[in-house]
Amino acid sequence: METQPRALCSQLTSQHGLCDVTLTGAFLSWKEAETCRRRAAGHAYDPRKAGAFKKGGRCVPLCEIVAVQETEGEDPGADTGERRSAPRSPAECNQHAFTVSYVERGRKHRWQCSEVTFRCTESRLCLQWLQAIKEQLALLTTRPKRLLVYINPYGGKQRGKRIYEQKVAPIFCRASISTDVIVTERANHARDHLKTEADLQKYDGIVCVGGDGMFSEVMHGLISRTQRDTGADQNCSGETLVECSLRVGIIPAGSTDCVCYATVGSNDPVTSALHIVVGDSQPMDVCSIRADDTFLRYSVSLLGYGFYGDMLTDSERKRWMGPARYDLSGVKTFLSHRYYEGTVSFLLADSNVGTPRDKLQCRSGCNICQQPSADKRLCGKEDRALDGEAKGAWQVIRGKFLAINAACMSCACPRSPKGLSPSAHLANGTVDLILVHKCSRLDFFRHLLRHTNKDDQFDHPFVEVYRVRQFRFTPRCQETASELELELREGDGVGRARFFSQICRKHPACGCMPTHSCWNCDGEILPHAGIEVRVHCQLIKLFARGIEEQTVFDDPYTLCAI
Ligand SMILES: CCCCCCCCCCCCC/C=C/[C@@H](O)[C@H](COP(=O)(O)O)NC(C)=O
Ligand SMILES: Nc1ncnc2c1ncn2[C@@H]1O[C@H](COP(=O)(O)OP(=O)(O)O)[C@@H](O)[C@H]1O
Ligand SMILES: [Ca+2]
Repeated sequence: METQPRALCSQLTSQHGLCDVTLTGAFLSWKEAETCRRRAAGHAYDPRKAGAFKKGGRCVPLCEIVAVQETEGEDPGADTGERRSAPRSPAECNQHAFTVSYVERGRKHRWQCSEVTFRCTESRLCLQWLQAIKEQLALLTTRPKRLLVYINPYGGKQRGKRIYEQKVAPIFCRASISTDVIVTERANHARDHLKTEADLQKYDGIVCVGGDGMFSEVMHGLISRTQRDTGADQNCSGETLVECSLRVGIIPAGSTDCVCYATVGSNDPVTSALHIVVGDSQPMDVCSIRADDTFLRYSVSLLGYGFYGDMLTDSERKRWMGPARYDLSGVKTFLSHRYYEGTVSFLLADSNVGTPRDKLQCRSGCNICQQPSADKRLCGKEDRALDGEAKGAWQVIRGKFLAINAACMSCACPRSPKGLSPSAHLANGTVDLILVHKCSRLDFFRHLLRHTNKDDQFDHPFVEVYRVRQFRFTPRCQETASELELELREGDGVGRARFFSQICRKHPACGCMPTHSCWNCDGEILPHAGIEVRVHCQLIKLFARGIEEQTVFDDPYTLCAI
């Protein structure tokens, strides 16, 4: 029995002329044929032409080949866009050809699907190549074959359906991926379908076409379903949640597309489709949010109180404007300059998961996300155990805040390419907690502006940032209520009188002033102000690989040399 994949090496013709084509267990490579080069050097050597040959050479990792197929009715000029001026010669008519589709990297982390067609005169050789490449592709078992696709037709600029049909479906088809497509008919359609109806055994992954809100729906459906199917109770505080086995692919077609941008490095639908086809896998942390001991929601990107909560509330009334609603509501909220009083308590993460200001950005194959840390081990343990273990480790900050932001990932998006917390990690079991204290409008503007340039947005005296694994927020109005409860239960008559007089002095309008904001939870409004948040390390997986270091794959010859 053959254990090693077959290696092949032949001289085949591509649009750049005769090539040495090699297939090994790891790469498919082609370059100008040696004989050609010698002939070119010996006779009428044309450096431009030699350069073009060199340019035409590639070394493609097998895992980045999308598909290979026999090319029928092959026209040698077809893939270069050249028009044929002469009829085919008898030799050309006898040619056999196959086309390889592969991932090619462009600027700004974009991927595109390129093609190369190789021709030869022997049908047997052509078949041998086709079969060998197909055999190699069949060994890549992490690639999805059947996908369940949800499209939000109203997300972003309402282009979800068109984006899927024109840019994504042809790539899935090329890669022989079969799909069941559901165009949603209402909000929460995808969530409910996943939660109760979908036959998940049939699929290797789920794809959502839309924005962060749509991804959030799919994530909620999938996590709830996984817990239900495995007997875990997401409503129970301290429950160890079970990781979801199906991966989720995001085709960006929303307003912010932060989850896609921060996990792939771009918001380009073709790039996302290719990451799905090659079967990438990126684990991701998920925060669970509770209030009054009741489970509310999950969050993976931004959990923002104050500025981002108010901005979202205002923007929901302007949904008809599409993505521009955030700009208008952002300016309006900035001008209102509201601050909110309350107490933030948090449990700091271990130092081995980095700090928000360490400049160690989470990139493909991130070391910090791969090391087993205490945070990961503790994730999912009983809250009581956590509390006991960490007794005294809780830090408490009272203040007046313009914004409280919890970033479970960098939250990079086209509006802020480095994100709310540029060094936050996708899968380290922690969340970066950013506290923006009350400051002048001008200072707050400077802080916001730094999200869009290279300056450090944490380098202000009114900004604090911590890497945490759990936190709580209590708005001032609830704080006094709980204190009051305690005082009434435990205190004597004198204490009670003193407490009431305190409320009256501080809250002259009877203690129920509208002094609280709401939370922006991945773009959904959470009407609660007081919440408790816990990170569940690597609870879900995406069809992504994290943002690649740009330089590694810039030169195709580098790879050939490896
Ligand atoms: C003076 C210039 C100010 C510019 C400030 C730029 C900061 C932008 C930081 C944005 C971070 C967004 C994090 C992602 C949030 C999404 O989950 C959420 C929902 O996205 P969706 O509409 O579903 O795609 N979008 C928003 C804007 O809240
Ligand atoms: N068919 C539908 N009709 C109305 N709302 C929908 C539909 N499908 C999904 N939604 C909801 O639309 C909201 C926004 O979706 P999203 O795709 O995130 O777009 P955007 O990025 O523009 O906010 C989400 O909260 C989602 O639940
Ligand atoms: Ca994280």
